[in-house]
Amino acid sequence: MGKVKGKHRLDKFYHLAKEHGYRSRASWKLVQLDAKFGFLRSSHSVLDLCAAPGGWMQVAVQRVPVGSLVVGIDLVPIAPIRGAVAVQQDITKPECKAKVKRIMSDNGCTAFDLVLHDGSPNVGGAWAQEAISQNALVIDAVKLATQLLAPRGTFVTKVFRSQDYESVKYCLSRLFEKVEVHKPAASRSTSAETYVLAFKYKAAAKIDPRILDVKHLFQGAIEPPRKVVDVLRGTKQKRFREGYEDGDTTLRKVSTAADFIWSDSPLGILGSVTSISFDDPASLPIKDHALTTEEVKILCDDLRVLGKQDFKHLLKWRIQIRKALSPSVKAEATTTGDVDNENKENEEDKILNEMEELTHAMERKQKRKKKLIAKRRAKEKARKMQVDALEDGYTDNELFSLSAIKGKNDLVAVDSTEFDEENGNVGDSESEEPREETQQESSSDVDSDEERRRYDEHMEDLLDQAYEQFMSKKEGSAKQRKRAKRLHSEDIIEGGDDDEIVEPDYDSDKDLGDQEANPLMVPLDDGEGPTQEEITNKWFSQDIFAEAVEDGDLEMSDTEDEMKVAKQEKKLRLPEKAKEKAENRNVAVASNRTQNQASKKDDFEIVPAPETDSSDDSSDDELDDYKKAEILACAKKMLRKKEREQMLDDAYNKYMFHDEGLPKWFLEEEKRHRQPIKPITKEEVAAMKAQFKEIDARPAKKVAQAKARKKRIAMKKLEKVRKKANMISDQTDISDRSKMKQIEQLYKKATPKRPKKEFVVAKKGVQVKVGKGKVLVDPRMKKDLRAQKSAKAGKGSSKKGKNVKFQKVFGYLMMVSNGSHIPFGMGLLCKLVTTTRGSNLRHEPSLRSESTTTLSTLLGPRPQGCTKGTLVFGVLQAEPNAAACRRMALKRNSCTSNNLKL
Ligand SMILES: C[S@@+](CC[C@H](N)C(=O)[O-])C[C@H]1O[C@@H](n2cnc3c(N)ncnc32)[C@H](O)[C@@H]1O
Repeated sequence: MGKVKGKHRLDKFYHLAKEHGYRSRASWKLVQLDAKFGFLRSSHSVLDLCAAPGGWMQVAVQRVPVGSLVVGIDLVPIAPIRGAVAVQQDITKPECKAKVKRIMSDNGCTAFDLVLHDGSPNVGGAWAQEAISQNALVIDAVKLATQLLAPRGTFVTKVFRSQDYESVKYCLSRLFEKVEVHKPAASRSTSAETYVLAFKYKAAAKIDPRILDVKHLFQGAIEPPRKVVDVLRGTKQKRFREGYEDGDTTLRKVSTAADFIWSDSPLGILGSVTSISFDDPASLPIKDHALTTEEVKILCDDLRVLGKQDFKHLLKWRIQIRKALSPSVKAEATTTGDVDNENKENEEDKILNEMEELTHAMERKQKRKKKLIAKRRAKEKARKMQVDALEDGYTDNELFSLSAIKGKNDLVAVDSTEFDEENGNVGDSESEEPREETQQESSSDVDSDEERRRYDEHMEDLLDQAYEQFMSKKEGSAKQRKRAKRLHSEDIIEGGDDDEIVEPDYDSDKDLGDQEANPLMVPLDDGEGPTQEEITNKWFSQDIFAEAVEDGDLEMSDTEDEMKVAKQEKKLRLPEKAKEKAENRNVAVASNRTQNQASKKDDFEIVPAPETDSSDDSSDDELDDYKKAEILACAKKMLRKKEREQMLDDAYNKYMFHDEGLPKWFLEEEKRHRQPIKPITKEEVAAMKAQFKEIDARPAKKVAQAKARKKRIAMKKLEKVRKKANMISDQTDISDRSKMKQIEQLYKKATPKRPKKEFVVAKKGVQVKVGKGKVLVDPRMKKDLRAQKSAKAGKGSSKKGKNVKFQKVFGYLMMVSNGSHIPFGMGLLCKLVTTTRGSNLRHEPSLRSESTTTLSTLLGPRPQGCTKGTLVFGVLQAEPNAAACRRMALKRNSCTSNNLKL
């Protein structure tokens, strides 16, 4: 390996490595490779082949996840590194694999995620030999890696760019999914080494042994094609990608300056050598020539660091120096008599000149391209500015002012004007001639058709906008003109012969002499404007005034009146009342007309009083209701598919087309006689209205809720009372009488107290407030009513208060059944009272027994068709003691059986 000797090998990476405590400057190579590809952070086990002195191992330990396994192997011993295992082994020997396997099993590792190889054989000597051994060592490392690497693992190796470089790459590409090549900055540019990174190990079950056989791999099995580097096209790095020529034992390849200057293929020399020297005697005149500047000499010193421009510079220098030295060459040629050689050189010169010209042409083209781009940008900017100006309401008066075009002649001139696309100016076609050249020149770099079309469209839009603005302005000014005209004529009338009135500017249009009018300037109105009367008629002919006119316009013609009334009448199918109203209105209009005609004669107008009839609102409401009912009736019908379809079919009628331009008389007739037949009957509408009424009559939800609440509370209360009553009646230590009293009190408390009616007798001159519970009574009427009642009831009956008495009696009537007595429910008692009115039943406490139960429990389900009273009677009869009970009851209460037949 051609090692760099001396002090300059101690470069920045050497110092940096020292500074960071790395054992070798090679550490930076791994750092840079990892920075680019990031393979260390995901590797949990790393095997570093040829690791001494351990710089890569240090980097690996730093960058792998905590707890990862790092194993380093080298021929020479590696000083221990914390977090890594060092092994002294030859990687080409099978013992190495066994040793590593042992370490792996000791650390619970089955395979390595990453295998690194930075080996360099310690052979020394010729570079070619070194390169071969190096790449052979790489294949050994690959072989070991295939045995220890985990599937989808990574392999990083140093490779020498020699004839076997491609073979190594091929080998790796067969074993791995992806192969990358990278030469880190830390790797000296003078070194032929580079790094190959192979990702995603395929881990094939069987590997073709030829792939890993150095002999097979390197001896012509894969012959990488050699290329001559094109220095003008290829990049500097690319020149050496393919490696060094076979048999090239040195990195440095020198050509003499004379060879380069007088060579047939200067480009070939530039592509194959590393420097041009001036040391040989043939090159001395070149070296001493004025054209050979210091810069040229530096460039010639190391060709590998040169760029395209540098090579061009060298080629130019070659041409110049050839020209400068050619007489002496010629003389030499004459002396030698080598005419062919001279011809050859001339040809070469030609080629070089052509090359130079081509380069210049390319440069010119480049410049033109740049210029064109700049022009296009400027044009775009100008367009944008124009649009912005338009949006801001600004228009170029000169460009868009139609008033500038005074007549047809001007317009023709404008039409014939060509548009200068390049500059965006409108100019005369004649004046374009001098520009022809410019246009032609620009035609080579003209915009595409598409762009031109877009630009045309854009300009058209701009013109349209400008024209619209102009028209709107013109419209405004026309109105102003009319107003001015009117004022002017008034002034004339008022001022008589005022000679100082200056004609307004608008008339100047007419004074254009023999020029025809500008066809773009279309007058907004032809001739005189409409009269005031016409304007008024037009205004009041709008629909919104139709009704108002109908109601109140006294000057309406007879036909119009009738028509409007008829229209009103037939507008909707008015209910009868609405029709009546319309008729009345008709009559009113007729009478108004008569009045008006009469008043007209007297030169005064009778204004009809506004209708104050309150029925108006109600009739409107009615109308609304009717409409609503109609709509809902329709909607109800439409719920059924068949009827809906029928309605839709029927909807296709002659009214749906909104024909225009029909004669007026025809339309009137149609309105009067051709009303669309609605798909609903009067009955249906009436039914819908009834439904509305019913809905309206329903109590408000809140009221219903309050009532239900009240009822629920009352029921609860009653239930409580009933329980208490049962408890009282179950008591044995108190008499039945006191039980009854207690129960009576309970029920009394439970029944809601109604406010007593307060009768207030009205007195003369005293205002009495009547309200809740207060009844205003006329003393006379009160007396009369009392007398009437007593007369009706018979003498003394009013005192007994029959109804009240019966209610009381029955309220505590007990029914005997099965030896138990039952308190009747209030509802049943009321029923009994009403049905036995007139009887004289009284309470009989002796009929009661000890236990009580509810009526429903005893009676069971009520027989069909029976009232409550009937059931009671049935029970009385059915029970064992019922007959006796009944007899007793009848006897004691002296009522007949008829009275109890309920
Ligand atoms: C450039 S050094 C490696 C530097 C290392 N990567 C570092 O960062 O410190 C090359 C190493 O390869 C080792 N080597 C060469 N042939 C080997 C072989 N057959 N087996 C093991 N190591 C070998 C040499 O001993 C030498 O230490």
